[in-house]
Amino acid sequence: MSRTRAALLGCGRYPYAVSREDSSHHMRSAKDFFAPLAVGAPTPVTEVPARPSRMIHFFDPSNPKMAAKVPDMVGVSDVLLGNLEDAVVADKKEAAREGLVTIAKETDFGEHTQLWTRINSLDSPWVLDDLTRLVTEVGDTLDVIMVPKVQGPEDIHYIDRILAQLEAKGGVQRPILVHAILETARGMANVEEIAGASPRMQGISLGPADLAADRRMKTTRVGGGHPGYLVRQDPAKGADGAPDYQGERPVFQQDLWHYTIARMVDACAMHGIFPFYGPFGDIKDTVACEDQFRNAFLLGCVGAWSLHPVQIEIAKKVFSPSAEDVAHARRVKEAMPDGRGAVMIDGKMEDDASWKQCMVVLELAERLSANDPELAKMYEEA
Ligand SMILES: CC(=O)SCCNC(=O)CCNC(=O)[C@H](O)C(C)(C)COP(=O)(O)OP(=O)(O)OC[C@H]1O[C@@H](n2cnc3c(N)ncnc32)[C@H](O)[C@@H]1OP(=O)(O)O
Ligand SMILES: O=CC(=O)O
Ligand SMILES: [Mg+2]
Repeated sequence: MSRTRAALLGCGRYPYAVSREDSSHHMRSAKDFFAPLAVGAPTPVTEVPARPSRMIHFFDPSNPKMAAKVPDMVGVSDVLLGNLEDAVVADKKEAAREGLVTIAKETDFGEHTQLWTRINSLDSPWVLDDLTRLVTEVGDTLDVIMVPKVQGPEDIHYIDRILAQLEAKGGVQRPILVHAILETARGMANVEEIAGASPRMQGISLGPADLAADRRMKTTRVGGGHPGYLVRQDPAKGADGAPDYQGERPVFQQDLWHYTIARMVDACAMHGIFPFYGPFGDIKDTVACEDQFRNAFLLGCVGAWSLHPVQIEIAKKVFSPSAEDVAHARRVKEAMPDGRGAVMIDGKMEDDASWKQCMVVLELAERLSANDPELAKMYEEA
């Protein structure tokens, strides 16, 4: 039950709702924002490192077959995420946590692959042990902790403080970053404040499955579109000039997630953190998965989740700029080296603003190809 619903009913684990106004009382002053929250904790970052994160590949550390595949996925996936939350059943929670500790200790993740985890939700009986065990045992190996079902900035403040305490206890040298999943209506309403709640905030993912349930959408899927969510072309005129309601009328399926992703992207961009599309559950529908990922990429997302090895390649393809776009961006840069003025290229006007878009594409291409010789070659030949 969401905090708001619990508050309305006057029952449940949450005896009161924390309003936006209440949450502002917890804000630190600008001067304190980048100070550690516990004595001995590492200093927070002032800028989120822009590491390639085109796919966040989920594995269940309690599943021996999946766990065994992790070492071979280093260098293949930008991010490997040991999932402890949904999809791991209650009696496997401890095995998953311990499995992840072992994997973190025994695997060399190299320079290019990050290790993340998704902890259990803040109202679960497992989360405190997830944090305590992981941060004190393998805190220096963990790059990012993904927090599910974030409702508001107060959830991030809670995690922020406890991470600082545990980092200090475990002697962790660099701050562990935090990634929120946007999967409740209340979290959605608070997305801007969540994005700016802590210097640890690395990014936000759309969680379409839980969000759909929490919003009481009438879908039964994990992400992606729905054939019922459509617009229909107006009827053509019949012989008598009146609309022919019986005639053929093409329909166009719409993107259920457009508003949510666009708002999440703005919140993230505003706070200098990274937006991600989340899961696409129809593993066999690689075509629609690619479409959904590309919509997110075009709107500003830097990556998506991969639930099955087949989705890693899709994300790599989609979230790396195309050779064509890189070639075009280079032409614009050559024509306007300092990004000022207006020129015509292939019949189209380019100016300061399209130059800036081209810089986004070129910077991303450069960053990605620094880790990926194949991509570097593709861009070189573009
Ligand atoms: C809404 C949300 O919260 S989404 C996030 C939570 N959900 C998840 O994390 C799900 C993660 N993925 C999975 O559990 C699985 O991929 C499933 C259940 C979707 C499909 O699993 P399977 O039916 O076993 O898939 P499939 O038979 O195609 O697997 C082929 C091989 O890839 C392996 N594999 C499947 N998924 C993964 C994965 N995520 N990571 C590593 N290996 C995997 C399988 O173990 C199998 O190995 P094998 O060839 O040695 O037998
Ligand atoms: O956790 C992800 C979701 O879609 O729910
Ligand atoms: Mg979820």
